[in-house]
Order: sequence, then C-alpha cells, then structure tokens
Amino acid sequence: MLYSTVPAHEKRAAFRQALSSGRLLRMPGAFNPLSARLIEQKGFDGVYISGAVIAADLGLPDIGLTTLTEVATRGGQISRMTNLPTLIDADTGFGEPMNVARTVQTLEDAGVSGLHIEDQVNPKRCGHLDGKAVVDADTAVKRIRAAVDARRDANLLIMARTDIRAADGLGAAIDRAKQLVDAGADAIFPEAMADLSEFEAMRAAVDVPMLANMTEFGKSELFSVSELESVGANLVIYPVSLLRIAMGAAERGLDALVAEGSLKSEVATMQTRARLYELVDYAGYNAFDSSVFDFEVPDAR
Ligand SMILES: C[C@](O)(C(=O)O)[C@H](CC(=O)O)C(=O)O
Ligand SMILES: [Mg+2]
Repeated sequence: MLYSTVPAHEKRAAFRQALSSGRLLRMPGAFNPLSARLIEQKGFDGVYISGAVIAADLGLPDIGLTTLTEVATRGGQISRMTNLPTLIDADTGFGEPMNVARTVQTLEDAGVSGLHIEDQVNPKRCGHLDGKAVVDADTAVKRIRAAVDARRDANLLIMARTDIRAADGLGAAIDRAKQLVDAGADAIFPEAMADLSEFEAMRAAVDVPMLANMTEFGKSELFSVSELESVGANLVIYPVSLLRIAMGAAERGLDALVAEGSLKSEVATMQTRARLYELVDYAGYNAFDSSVFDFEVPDAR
C-alpha cells in the first residue's frame, strides 16, 4: 500500500550485490510510477528511469531541456513505487562539475539506487543519433570525480556513460572508459556499441559492471539476454520500450475510435479495471479501511 516498503539504502545495497553476482540484470524503463509496479510484478531485476522518456512524456525532445528538478521529481515518484533498485539517467549532470555534485545529492535524496553521467557536450542529444560531440577527457573525468565525491551513501552507484564511440571509434571508447573507471566510476555504459564484439572488447578492458542499452531504432542491434550474457554484460536496459509500446497502442486505439465511432473493438486489448486495481493494490487499502473497496469490479481477467 502507498509506497515501496524497502528503504533507499537497502535497495542500493541489494543492487550492488546483484551486480556483483555475475548475473545479467534486466531493467526495463518505467514511463510512469505505475509501470514500475508492473516491471516489479513481472520479475525484473530493476527499473530504469530514462531521460528520453521524461522528456518525451513532457512533449519535449531529448536535448537537455528537462531540469534537474523535473528529473529528480520523476525519479522520486518512480523509486518510491517499487521495491526494486532504480537507475536514473542524469544526462550530462546538468552543468559544470559543481552542478554534477548537486545533481548527485538531489537524486540520492530522491531515493534512486544509481545514476549515469555522460560525456556529451551540452546541449546533449540521444546517444543513438548522428552528430554527437563529447567533451575532452579532463572534463569527463572531472564530472565523474565530482559525482563520486558528492554521494553520501557509498552504495549509490555512479555509472559513467561514454558517447565517444560514435565520434572517434571503439579504441577511443575503451580509452575513455578506462579513464572514467580510474576516476572512480562504479560501472560503465558504453553508448551505441555497433555489435557484440565491441561489447566484448569493452568487457575485456574494464573490470567494473558494464551496461548494454537495447533501445529500439538505434545504432545497436537488439541482442537477446543470452547474447549479452555471453559477452559479459552485467545490466541491460530497455529504456524507452514501454513508452513506445504504450504510445503505439494509444495511437491504434485513437485510429479505431475515429474509424469505428466507438472503442468496443479495442476493449479486448485494454488493461482491465480489475488488473489496474490489482496493480494499485486496492485490496491493501481496503485492509486499512474496509470502506475503500466495498464494491464489485466487473470484467475480472
Ligand atoms: C538511454 C537514453 O539515454 C535514455 O534517455 O533513455 C537514450 C535512449 C534513446 O533515446 O533511445 C539514449 O540512448 O541516448
Ligand atoms: Mg538519455
């Protein structure tokens, strides 16, 4: 009822432990707090909170327009709805290294389990688009050092993302990843790897957990869980997938309403009222106050 029952520091400790297990952790992106509950019920290992989704949700492109306050608010809303660890996209850290420090503390207060900071210039863009530019190594390293020094819970995972692969190739990505790990990054997010062998090369180069980004319509092929396991990835995100699925369904539903004058034909594919009530735990609230749920719910699954 109401919120997650696991405090943030325990989720962070559990996340650290899971990452060291050698198992590939699967973290779909939640597009709202409710979808985080679905991700948890389906048995996933964690919840990703995507910057692209936060921006898209507000009707904005993913070019660094969202503010730290907006991102932290969403991070808190999602984190408090799930017992799973959450990993949030902190983009470039919202400014200079001192801003990065504030970003880390603000996101830590929001209850996330980890965050990633990337080495793109401001304004940033989606990592799977052409024409990205990255900052020099010194600036990238300063961002990570500031992030690591700012956290108060030693288990808050600071992940360094590098976007340099698209501009300067795999060799540069490996060099950059090593520098970021030396600067204190707990994990690495090599963005826009071209194929499995690139993940494998990155894996061999650094000895911290490595993330694979399986975003659709991007630069990377959509590798399966077992393929990613075989190259030593520790974590896989499906950052925008649930939003794409939901928006695809919404668009088809609206087309049907226009064409048919009613949504009758769509009802079979909708989440039922009963399932929604199960997900938001009406029964739990009723145990607290029996007047909450004293009605019949039609259409049980
Ligand atoms: C992971 C990512 O940073 C995100 O914001 O979810 C995006 C995803 C996307 O735009 O497909 C990225 O890869 O840059
Ligand atoms: Mg992003």
